[in-house]
Amino acid sequence: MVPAPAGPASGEDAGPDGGAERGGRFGAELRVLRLARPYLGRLVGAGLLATGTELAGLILMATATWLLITAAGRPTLDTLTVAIVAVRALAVGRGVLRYTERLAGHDATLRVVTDVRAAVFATLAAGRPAGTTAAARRGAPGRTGDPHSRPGGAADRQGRPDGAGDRTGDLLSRLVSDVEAVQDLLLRVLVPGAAAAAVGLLTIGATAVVSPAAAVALAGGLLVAGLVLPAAAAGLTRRSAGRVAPLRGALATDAVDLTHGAADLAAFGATDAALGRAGDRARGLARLERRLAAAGWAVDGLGVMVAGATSAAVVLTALRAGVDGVLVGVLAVGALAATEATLALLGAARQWTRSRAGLRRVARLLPPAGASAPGGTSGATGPGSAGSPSGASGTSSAPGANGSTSRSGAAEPGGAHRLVLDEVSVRYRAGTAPALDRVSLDLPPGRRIAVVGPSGAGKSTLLGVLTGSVEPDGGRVRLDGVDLARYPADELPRVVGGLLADAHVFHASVRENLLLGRPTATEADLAAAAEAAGLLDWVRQQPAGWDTLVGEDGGQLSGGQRQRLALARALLAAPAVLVLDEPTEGLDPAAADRVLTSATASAGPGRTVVLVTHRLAGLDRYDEILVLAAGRVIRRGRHDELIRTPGWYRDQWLSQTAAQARYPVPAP
Ligand SMILES: Nc1ncnc2c1ncn2[C@@H]1O[C@H](COP(=O)(O)OP(=O)(O)OP(=O)(O)O)[C@@H](O)[C@H]1O
Repeated sequence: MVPAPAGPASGEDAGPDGGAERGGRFGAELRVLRLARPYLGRLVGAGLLATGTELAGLILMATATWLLITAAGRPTLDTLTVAIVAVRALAVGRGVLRYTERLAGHDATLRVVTDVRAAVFATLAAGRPAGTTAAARRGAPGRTGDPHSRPGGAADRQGRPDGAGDRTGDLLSRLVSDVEAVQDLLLRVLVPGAAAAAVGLLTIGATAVVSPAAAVALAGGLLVAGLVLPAAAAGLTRRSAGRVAPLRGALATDAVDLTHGAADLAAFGATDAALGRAGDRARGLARLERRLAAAGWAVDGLGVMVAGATSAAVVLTALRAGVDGVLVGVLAVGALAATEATLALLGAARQWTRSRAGLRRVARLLPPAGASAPGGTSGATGPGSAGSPSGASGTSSAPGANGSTSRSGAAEPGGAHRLVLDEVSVRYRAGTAPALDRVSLDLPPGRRIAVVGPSGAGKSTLLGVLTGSVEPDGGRVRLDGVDLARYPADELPRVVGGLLADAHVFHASVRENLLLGRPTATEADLAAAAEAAGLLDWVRQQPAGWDTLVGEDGGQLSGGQRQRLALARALLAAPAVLVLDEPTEGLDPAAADRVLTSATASAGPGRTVVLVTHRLAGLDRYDEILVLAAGRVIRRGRHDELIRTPGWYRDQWLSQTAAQARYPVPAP
């Protein structure tokens, strides 16, 4: 089922990891606002313009009031003229100020949002959500940026306790709206909030000059309008999010299930029942929303009453203090206008409450303070892609990135990197058996390791640990002596990467899909990679050649062609440590063995290769084979050693060679 797009189940409670809360109660906001630092001047400018707009409105009302009251006493024309000109100037000025404030605010905000998007995207592309805890990292979308890619596929992407499986569309649209929450935080919360606070304080100050007692009355009203009511509005919004969001999520699930599953529902005669359930849910949601909206309007109504009461209190205290009648009128209208301006905080509080869950999710995808900022990405998504063309590599250096990577965007082959796993354990959920149980592995440059074992043994999890998309619960993973979690996010994919499970094929041409692996690859490079992956003959047969479109998710390719394309892209990316998760899945045994041999050979002698495979042919060329079962290494050694001793590996080998020789497989 699809969890709610917002609300408690989707992060209002920040999940079990409390990821963003590590920076305190406002950790998520602070982490997001760090990216706003370069635009602080522009944001302050927008805040000043917003304050100016509110002040212009307030002074306009006060001046107009003064004008009306004074005009009744028939003052000299000069006096009236000044006030009339002031009213006109303020009326025009307010419009101009509002316009420039909107321009400046949006300009600054869109710049910040662009940076946030780039940072989030770079983290996703790296398959390593920055600054998150184990649960959230485990659920990170894979290196391809495809939220379905594993490990972590369906679980706990947002660090939620239940880890229910999300749909790709839900995740993507949630991610987009989460980033927009940053825009709301700046434009609808901080800028208007700061302006309302400034106008309130200035009005209290100005009132105090005329009558300190009236200023106290005004301050009381503004406190209620600016603190008590916004707190109530925020509380109501929180409640609403907590109760409405899960229902909305369920309704969205109904809509998707009813649409996608229409044929199956009809086939099983279950359409009416499903429609009935969805209808009940929709009606329940409507009832709840009506109740909550009524409560919200009650708070708004209270705001109007507070504005009136504040103005009345100011009038009474000013009269009692013997303030001149005209000024009392001006104070009354000024108090009304100031309270109304302060009531903007109601909207800001509601918006903030609504945005917090999204902000927390975004904050988890931003690099923590002092870490390498993965930002600045401009569209690279694949393994080995250019993570940060802007060079925003953050504050830390790239430890150990000794020559295998380049800022040009091309992942250059070679480079000597050592990856070491020390007693690494992974447990996806508390209370379940570990997916990896104290696995140790040394991968010096050039080493070739094959990982085999029955389904569910933990092979993909091991690759996830190597690529940094699954964070271990125990043990250490070090790349060139540096803890993998601290390795710069934009460097890692170019050092460790390759073909992960369920690699995404983009709705683009063969060439574009391949160039994702290495944007600077020449046609000869493409041909070499395609050849090694066994795709070249097919490409040459296509009328459009390299420009053949592959369809959405490679839908216009066969399963085998799709797999070869993904493999060719991984080979082209050529990271120093090449991981290959079932590169021959979907190929017939003979083709699988051919492709495996050529792919391994094309990696060259200096590159480390970690291969997960069900096919055992060709593994005699590997330095070590790990046999995994239930997360543990049950055997390890070279091919010839393993086939000499009884066990899973020998059984598999015998059965595969027998099947290949077209002999009946002996019964166990
Ligand atoms: N994202 C996840 N959330 C929860 N459990 C998971 C997740 N990914 C894998 N697991 C569990 O971890 C264990 C190891 O899974 P993994 O995918 O690593 O096995 P595998 O050896 O690659 O299997 P296969 O050969 O079928 O691909 C399995 O029991 C699986 O159910």
